[in-house]
Amino acid sequence: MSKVRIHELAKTLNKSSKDLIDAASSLGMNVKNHMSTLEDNEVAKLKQTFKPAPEKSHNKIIYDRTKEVKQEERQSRNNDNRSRNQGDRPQRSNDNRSQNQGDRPQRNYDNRSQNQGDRPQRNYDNRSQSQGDRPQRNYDNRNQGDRPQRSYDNRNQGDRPQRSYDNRNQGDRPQRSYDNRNQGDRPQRSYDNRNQGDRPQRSYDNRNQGDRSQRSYDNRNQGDRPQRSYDNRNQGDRPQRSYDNRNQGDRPQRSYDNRNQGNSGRPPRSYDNRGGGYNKDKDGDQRPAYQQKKRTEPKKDTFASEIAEKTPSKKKRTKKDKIVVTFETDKLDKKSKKAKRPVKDAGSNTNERRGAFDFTKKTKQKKLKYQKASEKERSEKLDEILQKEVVTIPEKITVKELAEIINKNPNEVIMKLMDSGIMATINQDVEYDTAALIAADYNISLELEEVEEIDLAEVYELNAEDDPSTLVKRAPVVTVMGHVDHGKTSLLDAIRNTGVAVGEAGGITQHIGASEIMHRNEKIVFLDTPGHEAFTSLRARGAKITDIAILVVAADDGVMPQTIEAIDHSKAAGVPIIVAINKIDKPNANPDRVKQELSEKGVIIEEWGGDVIAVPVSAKTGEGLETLLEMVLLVAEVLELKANPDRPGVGTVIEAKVVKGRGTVASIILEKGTLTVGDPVVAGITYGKVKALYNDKGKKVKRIGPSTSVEIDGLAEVPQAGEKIYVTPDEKTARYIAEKNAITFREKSLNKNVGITLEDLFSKIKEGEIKELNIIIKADVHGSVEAIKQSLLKLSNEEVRVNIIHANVGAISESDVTLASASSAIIIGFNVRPSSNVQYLAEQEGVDIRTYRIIYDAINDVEAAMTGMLDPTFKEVILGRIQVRATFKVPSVGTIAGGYVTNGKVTRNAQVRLIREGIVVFEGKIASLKRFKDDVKEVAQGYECGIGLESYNDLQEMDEIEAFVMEEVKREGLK
Ligand SMILES: Nc1nc2c(ncn2[C@@H]2O[C@H](COP(=O)(O)OP(=O)(O)OP(=O)(O)O)[C@@H](O)[C@H]2O)c(=O)[nH]1
Repeated sequence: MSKVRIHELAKTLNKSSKDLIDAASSLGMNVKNHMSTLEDNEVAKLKQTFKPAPEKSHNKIIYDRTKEVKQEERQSRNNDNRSRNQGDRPQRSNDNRSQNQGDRPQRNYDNRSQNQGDRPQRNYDNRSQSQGDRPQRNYDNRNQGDRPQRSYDNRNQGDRPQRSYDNRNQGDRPQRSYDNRNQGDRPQRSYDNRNQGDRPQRSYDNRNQGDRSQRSYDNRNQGDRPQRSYDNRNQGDRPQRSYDNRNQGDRPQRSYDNRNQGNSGRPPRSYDNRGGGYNKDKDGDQRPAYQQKKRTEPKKDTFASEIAEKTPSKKKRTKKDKIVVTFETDKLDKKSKKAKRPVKDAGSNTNERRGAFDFTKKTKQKKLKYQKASEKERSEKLDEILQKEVVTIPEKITVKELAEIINKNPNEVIMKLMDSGIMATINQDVEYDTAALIAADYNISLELEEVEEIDLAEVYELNAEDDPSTLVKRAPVVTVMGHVDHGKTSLLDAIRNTGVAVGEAGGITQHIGASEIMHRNEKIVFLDTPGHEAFTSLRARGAKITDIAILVVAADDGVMPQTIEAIDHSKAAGVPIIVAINKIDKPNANPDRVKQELSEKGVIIEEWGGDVIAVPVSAKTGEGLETLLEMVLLVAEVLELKANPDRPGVGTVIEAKVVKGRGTVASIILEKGTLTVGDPVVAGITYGKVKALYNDKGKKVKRIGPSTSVEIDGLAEVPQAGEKIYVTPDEKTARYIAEKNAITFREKSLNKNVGITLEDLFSKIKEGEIKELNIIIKADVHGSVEAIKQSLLKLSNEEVRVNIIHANVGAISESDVTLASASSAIIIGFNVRPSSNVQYLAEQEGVDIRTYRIIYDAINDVEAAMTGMLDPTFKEVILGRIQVRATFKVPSVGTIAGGYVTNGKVTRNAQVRLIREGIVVFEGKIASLKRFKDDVKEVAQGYECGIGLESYNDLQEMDEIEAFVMEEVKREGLK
């Protein structure tokens, strides 16, 4: 076996002996110096180690190395000492370094990347820190950011998480070279390495892979990188780990490192000669060459010499500080653009460039991260908002609108509705509840829209606060309340001595009235409130404008349900109660029992230690009435009731009606200010100018002050009871406010869209939607109004209470329809008809107008509807109307009307009713229908015709003939 000496093999391989020694050592061979001999197999191994790696297809990316170079320069200065010491450290130390990197130069690297600041090499750290703008972050950034490290990383990423990899590489790359430099005593190796710059790394691999137990080491680095071998080489006695760390990732740096290594072994000089060093290395000329190069050639060339084989010029260091990094072609394709960009973007100033690289890239990365994060957040937030979002909708919306709200296809919504058992087309309305349920399936909350009511009275300051100095004493407004037949009317009658009770039909008080009395020269205003429970709402309204409530309790009957209700209403209104224990003249009267029962209901009279005054009275005998009035005045005094009489009047409508010869008549109580004949006033949706004022005795007055009850003539429409009435600056304002109120009122009604009909009444009662059946009664005469009212009131049962919200004589007006719409009321007309306009409005508002010619039919229908027994019946369908424009008397035929079909059509076989000023004056059949001289079957809208009625000749101009047919109505939901 021939033996070969180290130096001989070195020559053969064109390597330094030192490199070979290192390599041999790293392969576990027992070599001490250049004279040591090698066995054949050892030679083979070494040769294998130094065998160049096969050429791979590479691309080159040039990137700015200025930063690294600078860094290296600075570090190399510090590292000189360190490197010297480290020179022959066992690999253990390497391990330590890589892990602890306690005090080795390489630690610096780590330190840089990790900020380990406690090393003895503080100087070094300082330097690195003090490197102007190259804080470690930059350093890291640089590596990460702009260097073509990605591709580099890719390579490395064999099996390592890129991050750590990157960190390691990035952090230490420049330092690697630095380390190499530091590795003072290993100049040769580094030198060799330098030369090997371009060498295929495989050979390195081979060497490394030898058989070292540094597997862990290898593993760390490579995965499969050729650099391992490189590392191995270094591992001779160097802290390979750190080295590896450096190498890992960045192959290109290897060459760089190698170069450094060459330099690293050198004293400060090498440091000075940083630039040249590389050149020298390249040339194989170590130190001297290094110096020369350093002087003359900038680093750029140095780097290039390794890779691009260019000689750097010191002056142009910034330009020269470019390194060509090799990449595997396939990977480069993907990365090249990114890799090149930094270089292209880099400015001429190295530091700036670095900074730009560092921060730009990092910022970009961050931006990207943030962008992604923020996009995610945004979408999450959007979802959240959508889920939380509450969309307000009216009572009814179309399927199409609902689909838009929930951003779904209408067909999908229709299907959903079908699933819920609701058949609806795209343009059909769905109820709020249904819509809300559908929307809920898509996590969208729907809320019922509330119509914002603007109080125009407030806007126009019609009810502005008065200065306390303007207030003067005013009379109390007293409401008499109590259970049925406990003697309210009798008591008031006794007080007023007017005998009202005697004139009341059926003995039941039907209206809220007001009257004034004088007691001891002091005025007291009384509201007459009926005790029937059907009038609860009106009673409640009365309580609102009331200062004092007189609670009438029959001494012989005690506290009854409506007594309790009256107490509750008074309490709710904050109105003090004076108890009038009535009928004490009766032998079975038991006032103490009444007191006892009252206390049980929370009304403790003074006698029992409470604060409620109780006065035993007899409406029949008049006993106790004086005391009662005394007490009223006493309580009023305690209340210190005051008002400003010198301001535009403000009152409340107590009752309103149409009176023949007077028109609309409204009973009001003026609460404050003055009301004078001629004043423009507005009350809800109606307005007008006060034509006349009548006091409670029926006498005309010109002016009234606070706490006065009067009747007003002059309002255009009948106002609603309980409506506030204001004196306005002028009629125009009054009209404007009324119109605005009407719009608001109408919108509110539309939104509510309650539209109750007798047909669906029962089902709504059963569903609990209706507990009060509001009815408006209009009739031709007062007697009929009263008769129907009383009959309907008696229909109240446990499930639903009949509530007559308005009852009056006259045609069914728009005001009635509006009120009905707002109150979910049904209009019952007796011998009256709505005009075409009113009918149209009713259809729009969904108001059910029922007209009858027989009272019994009206009562019967309502009763049947309430109990679900409304039989399928015939319902009239209006065909059209003819306006009578002339009348002709034809002998043996009768009176013929020449008319014009204003709307719809009139057919020969239709039924007709003759309407005069809204009142039905005849109902019957058509006797003849002609166009010119020809009999016709029908006449359409816009045509004239001649029409005669069977058995009726009293046709007059401007009469209206309404044609209708009776059609059978199928009632769903009933029975
Ligand atoms: N003995 C006696 N009878 C009275 C007295 N007050 C009222 N009555 C009688 O009680 C009955 C009912 O009297 P009203 O005054 O109509 O009672 P109300 O509370 O007004 O009744 P509604 O209007 O139906 O609520 C009448 O027959 C009165 O004559 C009284 O003080 N003594």
